[in-house]
Amino acid sequence: MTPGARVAAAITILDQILTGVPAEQALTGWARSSRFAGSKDRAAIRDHVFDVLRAKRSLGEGDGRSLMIALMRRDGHDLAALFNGVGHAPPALADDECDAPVPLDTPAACDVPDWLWPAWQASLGDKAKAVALVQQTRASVFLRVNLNRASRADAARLLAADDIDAAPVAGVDTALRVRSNPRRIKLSQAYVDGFVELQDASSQWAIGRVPVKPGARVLDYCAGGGGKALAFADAYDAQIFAHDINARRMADIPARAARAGAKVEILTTDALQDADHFDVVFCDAPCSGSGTWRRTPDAKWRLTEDDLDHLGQMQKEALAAAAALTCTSGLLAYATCSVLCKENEDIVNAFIDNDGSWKIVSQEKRLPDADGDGFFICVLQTKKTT
Ligand SMILES: C[S@@+](CC[C@H](N)C(=O)[O-])C[C@H]1O[C@@H](n2cnc3c(N)ncnc32)[C@H](O)[C@@H]1O
Repeated sequence: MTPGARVAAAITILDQILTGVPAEQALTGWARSSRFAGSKDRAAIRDHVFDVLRAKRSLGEGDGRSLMIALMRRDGHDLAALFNGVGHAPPALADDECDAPVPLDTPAACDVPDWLWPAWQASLGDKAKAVALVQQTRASVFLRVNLNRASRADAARLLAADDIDAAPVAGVDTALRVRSNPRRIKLSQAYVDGFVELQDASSQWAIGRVPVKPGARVLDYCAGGGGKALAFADAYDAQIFAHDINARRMADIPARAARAGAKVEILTTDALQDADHFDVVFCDAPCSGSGTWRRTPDAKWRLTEDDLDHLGQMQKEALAAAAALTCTSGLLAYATCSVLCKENEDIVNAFIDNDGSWKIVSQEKRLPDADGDGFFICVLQTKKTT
């Protein structure tokens, strides 16, 4: 496909997304009905679509065509070469499409919804604008090296044999940043043999914030696909358990654990009721994902105030349930991939206010940057232990 034809395809897909079709669904649907497109075409079109979604507001919030014109203009492309009606390229620009963009107020320029801007500012203070601007950019792909299988340097060498360039991330001993060919990872020998797993560097960092003693019983509560459980299993000589209120979300854990050579015991809601208490409970609560909006930009635009309130309720319930599963001398970790205080500090403070037997051991927040997504983690323990 020509560059212009790729732009035309992105316009078609964006118009679908703007009617409410989820981005992944629109991309997959287009790929299925466009067998002529090769993998490089699909990747380039996907990049166009996601670049627009990250910056939909600052690009003018028009239809697919006006958004793509604004993106190509912002990124310094030759509009006449892309929009010329030749072959499958979109038609040439009309006179009114050649107008210079109008200056924007701060929330619009930062691609943050107006309703969210006050909470965004309150949460991030003088970093509010900078963090929002980071979310307009593409995030790197990160790998977690299974140090039981290989050193980080050996894993990087193995990836290089499959033409994947990956470099260490400073401050996170297990993390590699993929610098070339990220789409080949799942076919690479290093991945197939369980030397590496896809996981953001900030999630890996969070695992290191929770001290786990040898032999400890560790529960990944809110386990989803088990990314945290697997990271605990690789990092510590401990008994690892996984639970999610939605059992189907844990379906991939056995295969992932087998690939990593890790043991993770899955606990259904019934099994959890009969289980002994745990030395560590990691509550990776459902959240807005506001620290990961580079990867899921349409989630930013779909989020509503009601959603945030509803998530707050779920977060409170999940934290209280996780606390009830933690043994008296144990550690309770509350984590989200959100940067909003409402989902982090406010939830922890409400929990402590409600149950005076808990105290904070440590609390840290990573903001999204070149080294990973945004992430919040608070480790608590009962006062009874001191
Ligand atoms: C942020 S995701 C977990 C991501 C996962 N830990 C990972 O690393 O891929 C939150 C998960 O919490 C689950 N969940 C929500 N409320 C829950 C509750 N009260 N108890 C257990 N799981 C819950 C959801 O089904 C969802 O899979």
